[in-house]
Amino acid sequence: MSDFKLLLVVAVALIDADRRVLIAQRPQGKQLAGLWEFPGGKVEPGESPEDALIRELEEELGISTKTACLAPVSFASHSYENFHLLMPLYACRKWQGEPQMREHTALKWVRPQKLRDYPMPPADEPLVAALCDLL
Ligand SMILES: Nc1nc2c([nH]c(=O)n2[C@H]2C[C@H](O)[C@@H](COP(=O)(O)OP(=O)(O)OP(=O)(O)O)O2)c(=O)[nH]1
Ligand SMILES: [Mg+2]
Repeated sequence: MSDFKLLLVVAVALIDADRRVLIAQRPQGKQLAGLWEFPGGKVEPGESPEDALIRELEEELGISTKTACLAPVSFASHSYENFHLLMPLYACRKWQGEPQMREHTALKWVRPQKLRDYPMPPADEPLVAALCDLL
């Protein structure tokens, strides 16, 4: 257990007026490259999960939102080889700006039932089910 590492990552399902969800393809050179993910990233020391997500949305997509626009949906708890991922997933329906591709290889708006057509990290599978229930 001495090398057990718990990693806190926050992620978001941006939901548009047609109830489609934004997924983003992870770039080459990063862990899980090529897989489709919910935008987000690691919570840094001193940050709340919501602050971290607002920062990641700005960095990765160039959009801005507020804590009041972030609603919890579910969370992933998944053991990868080198760490255990704990990842709350928020839903967000209100933001400013148009998502831009700043760090990802591709962005795609997808209907919840179609999410299973896109290979995602293993941690995300239960989250897809939760989103289909929600939407
Ligand atoms: N953002 C995101 N990360 C996910 C998802 N599913 C999943 O297993 N992960 C994992 C991949 C990574 O090990 C970790 C998040 O890493 P990240 O590369 O997005 O972190 P970050 O945005 O802070 O990027 P960096 O500064 O570390 O490069 O969580 C997901 O749906 N979204
Ligand atoms: Mg990220």
